[in-house]
Amino acid sequence: MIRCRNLTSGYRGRAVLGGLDLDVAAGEMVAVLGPNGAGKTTLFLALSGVLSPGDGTVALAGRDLAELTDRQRARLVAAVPQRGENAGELAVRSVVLMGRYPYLGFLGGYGPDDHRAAEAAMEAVGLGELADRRLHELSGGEFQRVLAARALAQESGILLLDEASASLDIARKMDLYRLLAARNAAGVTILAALHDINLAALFCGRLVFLKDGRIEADGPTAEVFTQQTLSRIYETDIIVIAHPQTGAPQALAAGGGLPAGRSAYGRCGP
Ligand SMILES: Nc1ncnc2c1ncn2[C@@H]1O[C@H](COP(=O)(O)OP(=O)(O)OP(=O)(O)O)[C@@H](O)[C@H]1O
Repeated sequence: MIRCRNLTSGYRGRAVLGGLDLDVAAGEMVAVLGPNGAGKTTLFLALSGVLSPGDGTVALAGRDLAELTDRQRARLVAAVPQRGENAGELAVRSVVLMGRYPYLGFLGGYGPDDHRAAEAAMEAVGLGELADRRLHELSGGEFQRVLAARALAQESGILLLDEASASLDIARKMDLYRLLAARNAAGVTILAALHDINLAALFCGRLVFLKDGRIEADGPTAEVFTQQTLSRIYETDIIVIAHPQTGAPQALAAGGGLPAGRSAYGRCGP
């Protein structure tokens, strides 16, 4: 579904991604993890056609990204950006409807299917009651859910989510990822960049770790979500335990490091 070969991309002549090879099969739900500045957003911008590859190729559903028109590309792939453009005076519903632009007819008006898709997407992310609010009247987490709803309304076969849950509380994060898991079960291919590595381990069967623009580890969650790999990639001591309900691996930063005799919890040190 997604195929990158020797993908090099970056900004103003400076390569961030250094010759990446990546294959994501149709129906996979993959998390892209890695430290700040690793190149996750750059990869997503290259996959969604916002950044052209400096070298190498990107193919979506077997078609070279460079040869697709904007509308063809938007029918294949929808993206939730890390930093959305907050066009303050627009209403939530208008922004979510923008996800329907690849389906607009010759005269450019939204039809019943477009309104149905937008209403369903707003409902799915819990924005139904906020549909008429202006963007500048939303909280950070509400705005982030508008960006998710716009991408869902696009009804493309591939969803790219760049830190789409970073501003969401724990309940809303779980809601969003349960919704994504349901879309994935219905056939949508999902690639999600996350700093919440525990959320990634709960919902994604495969993890790709990027560091310095290269893939440092890539494999099934059970195999790569290890103390050794996480500690190496994030350059800090990480402990992995099993989730008491699901058995999924979950990470904790190693304790300790507080000034002698100080603890936020009562017991000092690791
Ligand atoms: N518009 C830009 N112009 C120049 N350099 C950029 C630009 N955007 C990002 N970079 C640089 O490219 C590198 C990769 O950034 P990128 O945003 O892809 O990382 P990331 O893994 O998404 O990071 P984070 O987890 O902090 O969001 C960083 O060194 C960053 O400073």
